[in-house]
Amino acid sequence: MVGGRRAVFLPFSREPVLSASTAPLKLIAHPVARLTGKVRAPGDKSVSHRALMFGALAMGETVITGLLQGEDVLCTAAALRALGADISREQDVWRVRGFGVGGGREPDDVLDLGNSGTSARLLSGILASHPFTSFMTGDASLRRRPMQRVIEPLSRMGARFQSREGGRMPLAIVGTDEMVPIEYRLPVASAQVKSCILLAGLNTAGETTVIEPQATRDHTERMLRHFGAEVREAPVEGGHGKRITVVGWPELKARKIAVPGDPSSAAFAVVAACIRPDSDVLIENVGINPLRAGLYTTLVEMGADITFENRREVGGEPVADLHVRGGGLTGVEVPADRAPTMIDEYPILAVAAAFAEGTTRMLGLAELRAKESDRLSSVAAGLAANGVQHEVGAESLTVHGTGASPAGGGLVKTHLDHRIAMSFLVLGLGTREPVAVDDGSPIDTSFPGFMTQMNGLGAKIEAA
Ligand SMILES: O=C(O)C1=C[C@@H](OP(=O)(O)O)[C@@H](O)[C@H](O)C1
Ligand SMILES: C=C(OP(=O)(O)O)C(=O)O
Repeated sequence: MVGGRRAVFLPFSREPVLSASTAPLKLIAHPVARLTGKVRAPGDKSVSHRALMFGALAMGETVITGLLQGEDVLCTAAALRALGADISREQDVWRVRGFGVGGGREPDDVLDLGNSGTSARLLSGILASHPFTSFMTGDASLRRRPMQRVIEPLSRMGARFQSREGGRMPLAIVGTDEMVPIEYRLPVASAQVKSCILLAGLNTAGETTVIEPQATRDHTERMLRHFGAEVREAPVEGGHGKRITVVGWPELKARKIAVPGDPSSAAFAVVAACIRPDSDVLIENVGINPLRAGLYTTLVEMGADITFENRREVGGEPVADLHVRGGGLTGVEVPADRAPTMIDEYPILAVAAAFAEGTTRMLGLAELRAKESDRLSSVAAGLAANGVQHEVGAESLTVHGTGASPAGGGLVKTHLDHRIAMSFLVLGLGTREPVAVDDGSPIDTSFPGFMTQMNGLGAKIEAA
């Protein structure tokens, strides 16, 4: 934990979940000459949520190592316990005794999913396909995020919902175990919506199909197969997308899962090393699933010195150790069709672009407005506060780098958004003046230990 937040026990939980209601934690990053050393990427957040969920939907004991112990994942664990899963932890080993597909029980209280969109969207697919009513809420950020994108397909399958205006949480889900299978074309590229429908399809007779016009992260499909479900995939004609079909009522069998390191979290140390000349950093165990690795492709195009060492597989996902040496970056154009493969990495890419020589143009960014904050606005405000020239459009961001260190000296508003906090702290490692963020406490949602890890590499980030 970064500090400053109070551990509370939710009524249905045996895990402490950190309260989002305590005082903000102001942090400041000071410029440093270089970063050096070796670190290990924390467990992948997307894979961690899914490992717990599939463990809960399987019969027998699933054993998970490398699980991310971030607040978001702890919210998923607490919700699954409320549904009847037996989840325990001994040091790095988590054990899940599942209730089986369709075997969850009615939660006796509201499920509080904190800051976590992935928990809310994926769990709604599980809850909607059970014959009881459940209630979900979250923090001020999550209560602003769009849920209509899951309400719509799940309603077509037979569930009913009550929400606040515009499909916002809190949400009441009136589920059914008589869901009808659908074929659904995603209106936005979203792995969360895809996964929600596939999870609902598990407790649905027949075949449920999702068509995604642009391929998004495929951790759900990989894990469905790993647990023994039948999943078919075919390319969508003429596009970059896929047609994914899951066959309902499989008997999922408990498995062992090793969670690979998170490329979205590793991104902060990677970019920090790239923007400080003479840096030499090794980040071990980074997931490089091609549907997650768009940032790394982009950084290499910008001239970053990154080598992918010791390529291997961990938990059915490709992994490598990333060796990064600092050096000059050049501006590039990042095409819109790359966005799904690096959707969470635009804030940190904007930081890299601020140190590059020339202009970096990022396209196809509409979905950034639906994250923990409106990330296009948050990034633009942070760049403005630190003297970085840029232009923001409805779906695009252009950053003008000069190759020299930006001024810095700004105070950045994080709006309960962990990635905004971490990205601008990285900016402050290379600016002329320190950079502060008004609230670093959301960092614990995805990367507890961020500050310790970065400072271990030579960064200077502290409470302000
Ligand atoms: O499926 C997932 O685990 C995620 C999918 C993405 O969201 P969308 O599906 O809304 O793009 C991503 O931004 C989020 O951090 C995790
Ligand atoms: C968008 C994110 O997560 P979620 O949607 O799970 O809140 C993220 O981690 O950047």
